[in-house]
Amino acid sequence: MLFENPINLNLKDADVVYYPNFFSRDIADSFFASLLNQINWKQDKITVYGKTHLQPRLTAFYANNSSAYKYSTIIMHPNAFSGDLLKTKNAIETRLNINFTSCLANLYRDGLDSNGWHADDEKELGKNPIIASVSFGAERLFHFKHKLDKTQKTKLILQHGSLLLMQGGTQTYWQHQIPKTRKTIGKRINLTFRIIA
Ligand SMILES: O=C(O)CCC(=O)C(=O)O
Ligand SMILES: [Fe+2]
Repeated sequence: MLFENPINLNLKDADVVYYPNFFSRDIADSFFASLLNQINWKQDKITVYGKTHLQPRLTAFYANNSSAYKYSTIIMHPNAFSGDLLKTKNAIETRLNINFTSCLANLYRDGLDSNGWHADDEKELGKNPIIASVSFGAERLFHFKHKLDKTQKTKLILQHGSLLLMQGGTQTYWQHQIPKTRKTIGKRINLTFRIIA
């Protein structure tokens, strides 16, 4: 593991820290390859304004308890942590000294897969959720915008092996998204570790 120079994004009303090289290149390469196969990827349907669509990415939910995760119209029931997902969880927990119960995993198959503007502010995450978001594979842009102060927005590239730690008021005051890109790019895995009672 590397854990080099964390960067505080210094966002108003939020607490966001980016660790560009949280995992070494070798470990990131190896976890990326294994997690593509080890994770129970599915494409869920989502209903927006009464219309049902397939989500523009694959997802899976893992937890060390039986609590389901509900967001939008989707209810996800947990798989058990194992393999390199468990190794990733252990590495983060040791470094951050925070224990997570759950992980929502995302697989962006190419540049047309995406994750629209949202905040992870579901009730079951509690007040001021702590979310540790790991990226493996293709680099993608991550956008932030303040919910109230329209002058406040920023973007960063989430690198292979990086960790983005969001806490404090981040989910209360900001939204984030992974926009689509027309560039020809490969797959990206994102693992968002969360605490769900
Ligand atoms: O893919 C990412 O980096 C973000 C994923 C995300 O925002 C989420 O799962 O809530
Ligand atoms: Fe999110």
